[in-house]
Amino acid sequence: MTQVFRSPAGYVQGRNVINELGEHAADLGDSAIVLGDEFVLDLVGDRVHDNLESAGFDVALEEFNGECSEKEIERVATVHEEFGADVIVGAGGGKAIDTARAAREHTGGALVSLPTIASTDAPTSSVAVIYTEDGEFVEFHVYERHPELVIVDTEIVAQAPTRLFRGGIGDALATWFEADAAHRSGATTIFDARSTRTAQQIARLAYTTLREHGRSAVDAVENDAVTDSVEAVVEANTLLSGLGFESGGLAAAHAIHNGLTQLEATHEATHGEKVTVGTISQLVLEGRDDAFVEEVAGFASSVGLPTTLGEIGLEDPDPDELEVVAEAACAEDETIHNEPFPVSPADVRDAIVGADAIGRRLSADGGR
Ligand SMILES: NC(=O)c1ccc[n+]([C@@H]2O[C@H](COP(=O)([O-])OP(=O)(O)OC[C@H]3O[C@@H](n4cnc5c(N)ncnc54)[C@H](O)[C@@H]3O)[C@@H](O)[C@H]2O)c1
Ligand SMILES: [Zn+2]
Repeated sequence: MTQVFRSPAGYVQGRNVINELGEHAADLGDSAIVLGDEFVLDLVGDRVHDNLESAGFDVALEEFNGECSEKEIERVATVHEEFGADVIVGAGGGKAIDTARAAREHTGGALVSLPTIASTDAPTSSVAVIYTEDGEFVEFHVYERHPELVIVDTEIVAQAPTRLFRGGIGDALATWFEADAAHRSGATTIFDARSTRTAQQIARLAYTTLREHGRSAVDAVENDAVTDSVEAVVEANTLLSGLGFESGGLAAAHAIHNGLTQLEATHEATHGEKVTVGTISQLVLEGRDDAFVEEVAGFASSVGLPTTLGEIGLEDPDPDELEVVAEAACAEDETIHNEPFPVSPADVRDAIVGADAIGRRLSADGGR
């Protein structure tokens, strides 16, 4: 069967690379619109503006309203069109980048991702996650094109709240387990094709990088420091996890995350925090041996990620609530069916319960 690997055209990462944006974007055009929310424009707007201008771009900064909704996408596309920009720069978190990506689909031109946090796979992907104006999930859009350029300034990322960095680790921790499950079952990726050996190794490298550098990277980011381990983990969270999920495939962990989002009580937990619970549940579902599950859960806990339902807002879930999660995780088009065996809602419910019990035992033991 056909195998497909796709990716952004360029990726630039390092301390102060925001000052090289114009240089790396030079062949993408000569006018640019920069989309970021009020906080992000305050943080980087002037630097981005001046840098692009000195590289010969006409530049406009546009404030993002905070939600990747159809209405906001259309508004941004109109601003983009009126300005006649060749390039749109999506600056900030996943929502601003997704909105820039969706807007350029209407208008054409190049997309530059400028993440200011290492929290999700959005910077490198071809996917936008669309919400209502009130923040309810609507759908995923998969576009033909990837960003032309991804530029990640690690000094900015290291100064952002550590919880967002930890969330990125949680999201990236799932990548290898999901890509591996999808590969073993012969499932297709979001490109409707089999994955490549390249994508499998990228997903695996995300995992080994986190295991080798995750703890010290979190320690450093807690102190706003950029160490080589921080560079390694930013790359794992952003590039390796981003390429790994798209070209490698998803499986149970993200489906269980999607199920968990059905319960209002989990809404305070970040994407990566819920994905972590999904990952440990996937390992239990797959019947991995105790030592391995405990090792992964112990790592998650050591970087400050949740391993119990209580830590993501579900202190004492009643059986009906877990039923809702399990049913949603097993919806017909969910990636849980990329596991190499049939999965039923009862299996998922009990895997979540089993994973939670392991997490609670480990924290009671303090033996992590
Ligand atoms: N497209 C994809 O492939 C993909 C993948 C995963 C998640 N997502 C989407 O990404 C979104 C979640 O993204 P997110 O977790 O990055 O957050 P977000 O975009 O929801 O919000 C980011 C928040 O962090 C703030 N912020 C940004 N940089 C900061 C900094 N340096 N310091 C302090 N605060 C800063 C922003 O002002 C904003 O309030 C969801 O909509 C999710 O569906 C998309
Ligand atoms: Zn994710």
